[in-house]
Order: sequence, then C-alpha cells, then structure tokens
Amino acid sequence: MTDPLLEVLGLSRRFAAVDALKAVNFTVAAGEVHALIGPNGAGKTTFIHHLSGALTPDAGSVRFAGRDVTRLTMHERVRAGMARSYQITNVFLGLSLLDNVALAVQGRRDAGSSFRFWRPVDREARLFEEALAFLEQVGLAAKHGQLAGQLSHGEQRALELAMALATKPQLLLLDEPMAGTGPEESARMVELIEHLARHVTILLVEHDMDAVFRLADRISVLVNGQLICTGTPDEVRNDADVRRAYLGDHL
Ligand SMILES: Nc1ncnc2c1ncn2[C@@H]1O[C@H](COP(=O)(O)OP(=O)(O)OP(=O)(O)O)[C@@H](O)[C@H]1O
Repeated sequence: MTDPLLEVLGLSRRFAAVDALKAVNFTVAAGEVHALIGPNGAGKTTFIHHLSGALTPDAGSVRFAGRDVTRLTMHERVRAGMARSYQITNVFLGLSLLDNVALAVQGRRDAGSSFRFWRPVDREARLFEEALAFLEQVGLAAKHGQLAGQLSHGEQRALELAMALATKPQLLLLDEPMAGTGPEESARMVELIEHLARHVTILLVEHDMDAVFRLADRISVLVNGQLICTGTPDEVRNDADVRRAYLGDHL
C-alpha cells in the first residue's frame, strides 16, 4: 500500500474541562474524497483547525506528503500543498472575481513559483490568464468582471474554491461547503466538488448527509472527540455504533 497523503497520529486536544480530541488516528489517501462527519460538538472544527495550523495539539502529530507539519504555520502548510477553502481565502467583496483570484495566484507566486522569471508586463498577463482558468474550473469565468459582492452565497463559495485552487493544493480541506446554500446551490456545489475531485484530494467536513454519501470514497465518524468508524459509505451506513451514536437520526 502507498503511504497516505495525510496521516494524523494520536492527535489530542483539551479545552479546560473538555477533551475535544482524544488520540485521533486518521489518514487520507491520495486521490480520495474523505468525509468527516459527526454530531454537533463532536470535535470536527477543532480537528480541521489542527490540520490547517490554526491550532497546535497537546499531543500527537500531523504528517503531510511524508513531512511532519505539526508545528508549521498556516501559511507554511498552504505552501506545502494544504489549502482550506474559506480560511486562507478572504473574498474581497469590492473587488472583481478576477482580481480576487489574481491576488490568490499572486500570493502563491510571491511564495516562489516560476512567475519571477517573466518580464513584468508578461507576468501580469499570465497572472490574469491563470486566474481566469481557475474561475473556469468553478464555472464562474463568464462573471469574471463582476464584483464579488454581487454574487449569490453559493457563487461566493465557488469563488472561495477558485481561490483555494489558485494555491495549487494537493489536499483541499472543505469545511461545510454546503452551509447556508439552498437545494439548487447545494446540487451545483456537489457537482463542482465531483469535478474538482478528479484533480485534487479532498477532505470534506459536512452536515449534509446526501452530499456526503454521494461524494465520499471513505467516511470517518467523530463522536465526542473519538473516531468511532472509518469506511466506505456502505460500511459506515451499516455500522451499528454509527447508527446508534449519530446516523440513526439522519437515515
Ligand atoms: N476554543 C474553545 N474553548 C473551549 N472549548 C472549545 C473551544 N473550541 C471547541 N470547544 C469545545 O470542544 C468541543 C468540540 O467542538 P467543535 O467545535 O470542534 O465541534 P464540531 O464537531 O465542529 O461541532 P459543530 O458541528 O457544531 O460545528 C465542544 O465541546 C466545544 O464546546
């Protein structure tokens, strides 16, 4: 078996009297869509914060692409190839879609990509060309000149995805991409994630079970800071502990 792209070992975190994460072991294989689900307060957000670098653990480690990233800052992790959809991307509502994505491309460029070899005038042309290609990937190219503030909520989430993609991640962390979207926008977001999953490994935290069971290759279930099950959608759906602790209400 090849090494996992992401490997979390014994991750623990306590907040005052609450053990938010209890020695969590977790892997994401390259190329998969892995969903993390669990009831409110299970520890999902805390877990994602430890992957993005917003929090450091009391114990345990996070390895990404064969490298220990447990103590790296958020920016260092983005540079290493981990992108989180909303956190690294602050959408500027008063800027156009193209400018927003161009800024994200430039952030990567400043971190040392091949752009520095281009003459300034070519550099700018390539910056916008590349930004437009990312907008194309999320279905927003036709609106590239519009202000981000004029987009619907679902379109803004798609714009955030384009900005995350602009960092050229190997792993995309999606934290509740369906939150606040209506049925039509959710369906579009599912299609978009299906499309992106052909090019990038995805860790999806989501409460929308229809979306999770449609998108995920594997699902992990977190309850009270502990992973109680990891498996294919069918394995998770039929797991007695999962049904008792969580999914019973949702199925
Ligand atoms: N900064 C904090 N200080 C104190 N307790 C915290 C803090 N952050 C999280 N917790 C506690 O840790 C536990 C896990 O919370 P977390 O937000 O990670 O759960 P969650 O699974 O993301 O929930 P939800 O689905 O509602 O977003 C909860 O009991 C929460 O109250």
